Amino acid sequence: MLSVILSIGLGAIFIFLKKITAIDHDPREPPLIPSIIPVIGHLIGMLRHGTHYYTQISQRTKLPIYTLRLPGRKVYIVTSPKLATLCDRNAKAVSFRVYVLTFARRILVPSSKAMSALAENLYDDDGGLLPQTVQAMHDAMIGGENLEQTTFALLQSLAPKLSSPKEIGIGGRIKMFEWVKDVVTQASTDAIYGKRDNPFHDPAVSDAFCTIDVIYQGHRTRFRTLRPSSPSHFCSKRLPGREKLFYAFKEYYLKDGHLNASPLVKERFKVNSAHNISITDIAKFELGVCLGLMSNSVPTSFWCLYYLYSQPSLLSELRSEILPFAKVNENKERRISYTIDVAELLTNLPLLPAIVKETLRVLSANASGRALSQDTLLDNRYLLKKDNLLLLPAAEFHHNESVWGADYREFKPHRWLKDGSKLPASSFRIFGGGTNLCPGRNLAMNEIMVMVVMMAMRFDFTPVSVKGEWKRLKTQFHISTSVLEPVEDIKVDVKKRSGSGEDWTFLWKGKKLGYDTQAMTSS
Ligand code: HEM
Repeated sequence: MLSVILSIGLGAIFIFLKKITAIDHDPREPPLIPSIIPVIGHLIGMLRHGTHYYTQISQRTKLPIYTLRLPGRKVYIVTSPKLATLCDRNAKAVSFRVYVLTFARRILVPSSKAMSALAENLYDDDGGLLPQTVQAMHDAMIGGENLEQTTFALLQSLAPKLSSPKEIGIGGRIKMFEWVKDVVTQASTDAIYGKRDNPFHDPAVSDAFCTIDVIYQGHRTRFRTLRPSSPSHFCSKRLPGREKLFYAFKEYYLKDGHLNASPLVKERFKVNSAHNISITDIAKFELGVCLGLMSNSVPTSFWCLYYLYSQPSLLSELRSEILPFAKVNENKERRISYTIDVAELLTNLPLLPAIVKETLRVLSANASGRALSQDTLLDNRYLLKKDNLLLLPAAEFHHNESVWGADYREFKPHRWLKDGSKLPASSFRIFGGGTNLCPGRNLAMNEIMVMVVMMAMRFDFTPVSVKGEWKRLKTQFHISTSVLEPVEDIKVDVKKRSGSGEDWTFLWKGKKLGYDTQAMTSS
């Protein structure tokens, strides 16, 4: 009897909750997708499946835009490239900057003074802290002398780490993902923060950074309010990784580490100082840069190497396309060595960016976030209500059969080399879209492409397995990255190539990178 009453009671609550969730949904808003468990059903789905959750719904419904209800707000999910472009064009109403404020408040936890400064004059390029910071980042990273300087610093730091199997790992045996993570973290942070005072030289700081992703997990799902200056209950000082990182960056600024850093850090410091932001807050803002800097370059570099070495025909095609760019030298003992300017390859060898872009396309997992700062009618049709969120999951655009073809799931870099294949707008959004494009995209592309060249020309990778075969790796969604990560690491033996891969010297626009590899290998 009791169980009958209980089930009737639960059923009534269930129906009641379902009704309330549908009540405030305007018919002009994008269609509301029901969930089996009212109120929290979609939240559970998003936490369990990450951006794959949207793919499941999109494949089932085929809708260009739809609504998911989360506790306290709605999220509009855009799947059509046309609507994504319209969102980009409507940057004030469908706002990345308001979304960034929420991120800053929850994840960077600055003082209320710094938070108010961030929220002021959001779209006034001459006045506000946030627009000025964004402008400074673009000026420091997108091209010209500044990008040049940072790329060179990065490659200088990267090159010695890739110079011999001994440098690569004890006896040349490595856990591939762990190794890539370490190399990319050290090289990227040396380039951005300067070799002398880079806080990431302390392994405890690198470890602290890894623990921070847990905080990030909550950020994407717990948007309760978009008011930037209200205190956040979500972030507390009980998160030791973040506190450790903040402390390390405060020390860094107190000892003027930024004076030896990249233009990015120097320019951000100038803007923050002009707005009277304290060193404590500047140190906290640095977490945003670290997340951008490392969370995507690491998995992308890993997958590029994985795809290349597990596909011998692609590896040998790349090697034979690179070779004509190398200058061949022969010494008195008839030992052959090669010198190559990698900068030339980046612009003259389309297969190289194609490999990186295809990796990013196939494994994309980001959902660019926007906050609705006002009611907006998208495409004269869909009402998007103020204070809700909007997500643009990249996989929806990158796995669109009508753009990429029936084989869209497969890794096929040559698809990027087809003549006259101009992509429709918003078909490739791995670096975001519109005015919010990632400022680090050129640095990241340079880093990954050069790493691929340096490894491919000098080393062979053999997986440590019974038959030496590459196993298919399962992937997992990670909330802070735009690229899927492998579920498990893979052990490989790294050996110098025999024959044509003897000695290599790499240059960047005429300047030698890292150690003299010939001297190293003959010692
Ligand atoms: C493969 C590498 C990378 C990928 C896939 C990537 C992707 C993205 C995406 C999707 C966004 C959001 C744009 C939007 O929502 O429209 C973004 C923003 C950002 N990225 Fe990257 N990124 C990468 C590398 C980097 C690097 C190396 C840096 C170096 C500092 C960086 C710094 C940033 C920053 C600071 C923002 C926020 C920009 C703003 O507030 O306007 N990213 N990135």
